[in-house]
Amino acid sequence: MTAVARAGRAARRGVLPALVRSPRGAVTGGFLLLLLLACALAPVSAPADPLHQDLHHVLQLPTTGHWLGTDSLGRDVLSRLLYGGRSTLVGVAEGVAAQLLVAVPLGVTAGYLGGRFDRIVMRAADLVMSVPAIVILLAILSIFDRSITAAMITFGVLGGSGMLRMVRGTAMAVRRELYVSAAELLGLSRTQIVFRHILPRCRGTVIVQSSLFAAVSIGVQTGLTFIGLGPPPPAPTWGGMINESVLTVTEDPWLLAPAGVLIALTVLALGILGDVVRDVTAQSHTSSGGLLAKPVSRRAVPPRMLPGPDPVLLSLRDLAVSFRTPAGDAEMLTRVSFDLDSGQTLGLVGESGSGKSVTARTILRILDRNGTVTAGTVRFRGRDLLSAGQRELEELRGSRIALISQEPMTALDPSFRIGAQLREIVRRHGKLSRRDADRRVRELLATVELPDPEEIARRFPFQISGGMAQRVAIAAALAGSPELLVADEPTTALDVTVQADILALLRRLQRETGMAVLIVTHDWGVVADFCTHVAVMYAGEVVESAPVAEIFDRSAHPYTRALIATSPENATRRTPIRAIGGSVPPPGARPSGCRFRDRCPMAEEDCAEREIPMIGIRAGHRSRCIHTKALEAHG
Ligand SMILES: Nc1ncnc2c1ncn2[C@@H]1O[C@H](COP(=O)(O)OP(=O)(O)OP(=O)(O)O)[C@@H](O)[C@H]1O
Repeated sequence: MTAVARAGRAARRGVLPALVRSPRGAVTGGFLLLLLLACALAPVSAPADPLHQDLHHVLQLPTTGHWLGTDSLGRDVLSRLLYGGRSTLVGVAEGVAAQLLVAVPLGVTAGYLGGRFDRIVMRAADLVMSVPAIVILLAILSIFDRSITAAMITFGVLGGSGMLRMVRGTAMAVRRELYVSAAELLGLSRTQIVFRHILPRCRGTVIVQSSLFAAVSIGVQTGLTFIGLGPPPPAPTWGGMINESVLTVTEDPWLLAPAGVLIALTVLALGILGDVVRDVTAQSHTSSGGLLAKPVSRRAVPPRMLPGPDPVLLSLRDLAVSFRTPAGDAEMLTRVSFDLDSGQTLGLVGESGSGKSVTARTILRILDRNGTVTAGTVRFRGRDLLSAGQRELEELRGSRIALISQEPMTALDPSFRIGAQLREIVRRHGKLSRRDADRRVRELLATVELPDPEEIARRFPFQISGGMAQRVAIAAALAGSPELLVADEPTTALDVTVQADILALLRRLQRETGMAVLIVTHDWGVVADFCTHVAVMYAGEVVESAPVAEIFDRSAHPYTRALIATSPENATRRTPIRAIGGSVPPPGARPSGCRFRDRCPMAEEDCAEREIPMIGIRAGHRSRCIHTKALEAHG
């Protein structure tokens, strides 16, 4: 069984059934449940009044009348343990609740949002951690008249920084998963993403930490009542009982056993339970591949037109992007400009590292956190996407711009059935009843030519192939009838026969819906089959842009010619595929002037003298080369 399958199954089964199936989980969970019930129902379960004294029968060993013996005032030890457990367990619950209320919201928000909020929260957590908890607890007990409730709530808050860090770490890790980016692109709001994707992944961490904290707080509470801070005698407490038994240990060593063993067993059970939960949840998430990409889309209505004078759907002008790296700022994109109209398909091509994906991610505003747009504009129907607020972005992404990525499986959450995932997206885009949403999901699955939509909707992502998963991702993208579909190497991870089918599907859908497509690809076959226009990128710049026929017949840049000549589709039998000598220079190593000149067979001295602008060749055809005449003469 694959990791994703295991993850899906574990997630489907849930933590509780998995716990029960584990022998350690069943024993410790059963013991804690029994203890909880016995203490909660002490008025019924206790054999005697815990305060009733019988001075004729003091310090007795276990008898049939007193199963655990009696103390120095002849009180029934079992009854005192059960009543004492109530205040202990209530105190533990109060501490855990306080910790959860503080640590989970702050940890999730800090991990998910990052930035300044994260820094402030983490500094505050450091500060709280450096405070000696016992001093604060003693002060609280004296201020609040020995209130164990006040003490345990304070202890929960002070001890919350450990859980906060772990929850933050989990939220940060989940935040980087592709399916979270995909969910954002599908238009899910931050709140929906937190509840849908992040909190479920923190569940294991939270249970483990709560269980360990409960174990520690039993120790702390017992310690406080042992030294007489807490409910005053004769009220039964576990710490108080230990204290009393210590006073009579020489006369009756047995008296130490019931409370001591019960406390030890309870702490041990909580610790083991935490371990088991960790194992179970680790199994369901470590290799899950994450929730993947739900495609974004919007409600099933025709695309809306944004108001604005600009008839161009997508327009990039002089876009520049830098990344902060340990070696300093690196300008990855420079002066990237191109336009895309409705109904057009633009192929973004270039070698690895030329900046295609960074361009696509900048348009979608999902740049890595160390990336900054330093210049330029990205306009969608005239509206500047780079200055759009979070709300506007959610709206746009959800309703007008959709993404499909290279790894469809990573965009699907392995824990939920495909139908449920699509239904959520469909309902995000229109107020549909559950039944109508399910019908729309089946329509979408049929639209992407999946053979048995009913059956596919019932499956989990690990039960379908990569090609099917990409069709599901496309269905999700279509749910909102987007005006622009960004496809980042949508067929690279699929095998060759499936690639052709997916391309044919995209072509058909593009024709039928009129949406524009921006497709990132290495593959000239994809460009030839699918694109109306091409932008060729090299070392962070667009070096040539043209209608597709022009590129193949009359390319006006040596880099484009070399790329086409070295593409496997142009290889003939028994002729080795040529490669362009050298590689794309990284930002710090780009030559002056033309960035391709070190690898260009036609380079002249003047190529190094100045930055090369885009030069118009023919209508819609531009090239960043100053020797295009020589190139054309060359043939
Ligand atoms: N977060 C980042 N920090 C630093 N450098 C980055 C970051 N993201 C991307 N880069 C760099 O930007 C360059 C362009 O990356 P990009 O992914 O856009 O290339 P690409 O043309 O899409 O290549 P590929 O086809 O291999 O995906 C690469 O050299 C990459 O190392």
